[in-house]
Amino acid sequence: MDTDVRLESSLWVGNKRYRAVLTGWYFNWTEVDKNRDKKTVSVPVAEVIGVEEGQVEILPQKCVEDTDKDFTVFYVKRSSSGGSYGLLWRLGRTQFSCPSRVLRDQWTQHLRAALKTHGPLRPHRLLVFINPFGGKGRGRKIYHSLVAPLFELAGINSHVIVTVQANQARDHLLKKDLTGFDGVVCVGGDGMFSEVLHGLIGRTQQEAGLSENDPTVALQPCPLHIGIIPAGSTDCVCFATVGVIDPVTSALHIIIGDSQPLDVCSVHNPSAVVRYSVSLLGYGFYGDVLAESEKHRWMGPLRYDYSGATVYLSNRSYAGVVQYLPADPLLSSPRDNTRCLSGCSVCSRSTERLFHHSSDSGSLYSSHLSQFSSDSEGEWVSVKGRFRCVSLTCMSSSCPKSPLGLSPSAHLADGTADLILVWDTHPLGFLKFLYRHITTQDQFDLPFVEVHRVKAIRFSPSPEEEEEDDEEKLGMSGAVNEKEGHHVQDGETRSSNGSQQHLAPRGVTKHQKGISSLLCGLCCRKAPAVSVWNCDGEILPFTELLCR
Ligand SMILES: CCCCCCCCCCCCC/C=C/[C@@H](O)[C@H](CO)NC(=O)CCCCCCCCCCCCCCC
Ligand SMILES: Nc1ncnc2c1ncn2[C@@H]1O[C@H](COP(=O)(O)OP(=O)(O)OP(=O)(O)O)[C@@H](O)[C@H]1O
Ligand SMILES: [Ca+2]
Repeated sequence: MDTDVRLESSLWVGNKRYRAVLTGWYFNWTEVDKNRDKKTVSVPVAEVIGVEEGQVEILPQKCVEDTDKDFTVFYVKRSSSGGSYGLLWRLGRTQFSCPSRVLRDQWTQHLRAALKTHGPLRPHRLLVFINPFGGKGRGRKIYHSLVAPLFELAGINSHVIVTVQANQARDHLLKKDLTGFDGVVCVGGDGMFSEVLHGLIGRTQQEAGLSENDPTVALQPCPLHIGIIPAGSTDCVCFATVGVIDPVTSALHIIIGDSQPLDVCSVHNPSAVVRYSVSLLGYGFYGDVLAESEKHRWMGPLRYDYSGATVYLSNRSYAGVVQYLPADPLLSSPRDNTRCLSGCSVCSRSTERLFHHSSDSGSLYSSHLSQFSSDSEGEWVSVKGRFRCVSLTCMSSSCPKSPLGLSPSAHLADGTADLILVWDTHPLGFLKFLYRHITTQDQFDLPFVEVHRVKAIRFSPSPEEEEEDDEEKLGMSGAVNEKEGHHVQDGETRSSNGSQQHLAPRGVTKHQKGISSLLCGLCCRKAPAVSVWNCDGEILPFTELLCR
């Protein structure tokens, strides 16, 4: 750290005198005329947003009084409101008065020089995509009134594109010149983030001459970071990484150059192009909810609740075969009650293991592939039966709807995902499962739910098992499996190819069957034999897939 940056003097804030000290890392000020309870305000230089001459205010509007002995410092201030202490960030602002203009200029120069030492971490030029229709349609307003003034204060040059159609951001990133940009910002929801993610991953592989469609290819990491200004309906990626849905907090994280690596799951189908998922890849309930919700886009974010209730009442389950490649259980478990936060030790160890301990030199990703090579991948486990839903989540997928998420102990960047299998069960059981997503009760502590930490999965629907009539279906999997002679209580057996195979063991009581019949009478029409996959809020055009 440059020691020339150090400066110390008396300064005034309002009518109080302070001793202000700038070291390489911190800017502190302590009231001097107080004998007791001296309070020091200490701002890490890494969290200083801007330094301006004069008395300056930037929100709600920029207002400058160019007095020649004053300067104003803007910095990150952690807010205690909103029940998430430390997570919600606000723009702190303190106005200092100096005894002379010379000293004022010294302070502004030294503070700016100290800020420069953090320059390499901070973005200078950003490409911003705004979806004007995401969430409640407030993307433009959110960006221009809350975010742009902060970027300007921090000296960030932004090139803003308000999209006029879906996939414009993705195509821009795939084809246009991106020279000079330090990062891409999306103003919108998870769908907008997904567009940007697909664009950047695709562009990086194109430039490296790699085929994304080949599941055995080791992909190149993207050089550009993605910032998210939440303005969507679920904003799950933002919530799970930042901890709150708040445009100002996100803008401040972007400005100071914070970053969080994220697991990305590639989804392959032999006859279709690859897709990527970072949060929910869901078949059954979540697929149906998404398909239903697309018909009601006009409802805005409410469409998910409405469609959720409709799909719940339609009481569907689907037959399928799920195969998964378990992750190392010694490293972590989806039921170990940990929460992944920035700097998480499980993720750091994983990054180290996956990217830096590669025996062959160069590529960061070369050892990643070894997870999937035949001798080190481990043994695939095969599961067959009827499911309410099959969900794969690379991270907790926490969001305001479900503050702990689909898998509360999942890790953001450990190279694994959690596979949640919800076997067919009676409607009240399924409601209990769903309800636990909005409480702190363990949604995995139910007899018809299992969760596995995995490195890869394969899925294929088996619609030929859909022949039974609706009422029988509502009698559920216990009966189905008995018919097939597969009714094994929490059983485990071996499939013909030698992999482990679990078979659906879920029975129902008479009482539950009664409620099911009632529900059937109320709302069941012939259910479709197959569901669709929800890939981070996008419907996949195929049902058979391989994810890694
Ligand atoms: C009794 C209350 C139960 C409440 C259950 C709440 C569960 C909420 C779980 C949310 C998980 C979100 C995972 C994130 C996925 C995102 O990548 C994706 C893109 O934005 N979002 C969705 O697909 C959007 C998916 C949205 C799913 C919403 C499901 C709402 C279910 C409501 C069920 C009501 C049953 C009422 C019975 C009368
Ligand atoms: N100008 C546009 N017109 C129509 N669709 C757009 C436009 N720009 C982006 N999109 C598409 O809109 C979809 C939804 O956008 P976004 O994610 O911002 O909002 P949302 O669906 O309300 O939120 P969430 O994804 O969090 O549920 C994205 O898949 C994106 O491709
Ligand atoms: Ca993960």
